Amino acid sequence: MKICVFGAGAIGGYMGAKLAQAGAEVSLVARGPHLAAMKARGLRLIEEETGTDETVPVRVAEDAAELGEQDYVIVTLKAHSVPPVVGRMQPLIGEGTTIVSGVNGVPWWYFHKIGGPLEGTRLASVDPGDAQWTGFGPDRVLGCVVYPAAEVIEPGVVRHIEGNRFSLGEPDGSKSERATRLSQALAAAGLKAPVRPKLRDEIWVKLWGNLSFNPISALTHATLDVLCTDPGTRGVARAMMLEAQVIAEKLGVKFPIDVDRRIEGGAAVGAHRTSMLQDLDLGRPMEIDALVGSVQELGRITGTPTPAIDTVLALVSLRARVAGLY
Ligand SMILES: NC(=O)C1=CN([C@@H]2O[C@H](COP(=O)(O)OP(=O)(O)OC[C@H]3O[C@@H](n4cnc5c(N)ncnc54)[C@H](OP(=O)(O)O)[C@@H]3O)[C@@H](O)[C@H]2O)C=CC1
Ligand SMILES: CC(C)(CO)C(=O)C(=O)O
Repeated sequence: MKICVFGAGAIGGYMGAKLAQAGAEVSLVARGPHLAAMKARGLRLIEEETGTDETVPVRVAEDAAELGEQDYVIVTLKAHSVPPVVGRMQPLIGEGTTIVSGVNGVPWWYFHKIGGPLEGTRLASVDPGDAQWTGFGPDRVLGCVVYPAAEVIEPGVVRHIEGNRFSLGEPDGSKSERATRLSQALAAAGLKAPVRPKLRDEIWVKLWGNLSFNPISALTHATLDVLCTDPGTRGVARAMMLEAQVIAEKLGVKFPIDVDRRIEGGAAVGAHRTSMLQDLDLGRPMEIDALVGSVQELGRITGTPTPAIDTVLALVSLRARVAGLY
């Protein structure tokens, strides 16, 4: 079974290293100094939870054409990096290839096989010009919610902080053979990869946090524990999450917890600088469209007012534009 991880940075590097350690036939697509370091020395994975530090030989490439057709292509790019590289990914894709979308935010395939009047709706915020819808085709897609926290601390070195769950789910909720096979391969690599019948419910619980905590942290430079307990920012996060809840429930989502519990979960993470704040600090493009703009777009599609989301989106977009990152 051939697996390619496309965009093997923090999350893809972690997943790729675990698969390689378990003997899977895995290759990684990366670029720049990180690619060069992995080529020269292998991928060093430091796992904080277990205290392990191992350098894993990995097959890496910049050009997908070197790797050929795959059974699974696991996309672990930042959301905005995917549409421009759909063309370059084509050599990896054959008739039986499954594309696993391991990207935060509302996925571009959200309305595929959802049923009802919105079936097949495309999302311009995450898939401008329908690049993924037409270039991959939604039938190839297996959804994935990424829970681990990891970072590239220097080229060729991934630090895994915590978590090992990659929930998988078919857009139609079925327990397909392709989902089961990948789940087994990830489990053999020591990762948790349950196949979920209602992945969209999980997407929204994760998104609740990313939608609100990430832009608020980028605007205030506060860590999660602070922004989730400060009465003012907690109120802003709560308002955004309640708007998102109305949208999601109109789309058939059932939340297993309420917003206050989700915010308490964020606070419990501690003095974490969200990925959007890290991107701003490091001068990297920010995932604003996938995490915030996409929910605003869903608000428009479902006829739901989103005043709090609109306000924070306007502020964080301008903050990012002023920094040249959006
Ligand atoms: N890191 C985390 O803890 C978590 C991340 N996520 C989500 O997972 C996804 C991936 O995030 P993360 O791993 O942090 O991101 P990273 O930026 O660490 O990884 C993406 C990698 O893809 C590379 N890349 C970008 N474009 C190309 C290209 N055209 N060809 C080859 N390589 C390319 C990047 O290189 P370069 O650096 O040069 O741009 C980078 O190494 C995001 O959606 C994120 O929100 C979800 C949960 C936690
Ligand atoms: C904020 C957090 C921890 C979850 O909402 C996250 O996923 C991020 O930093 O991007």
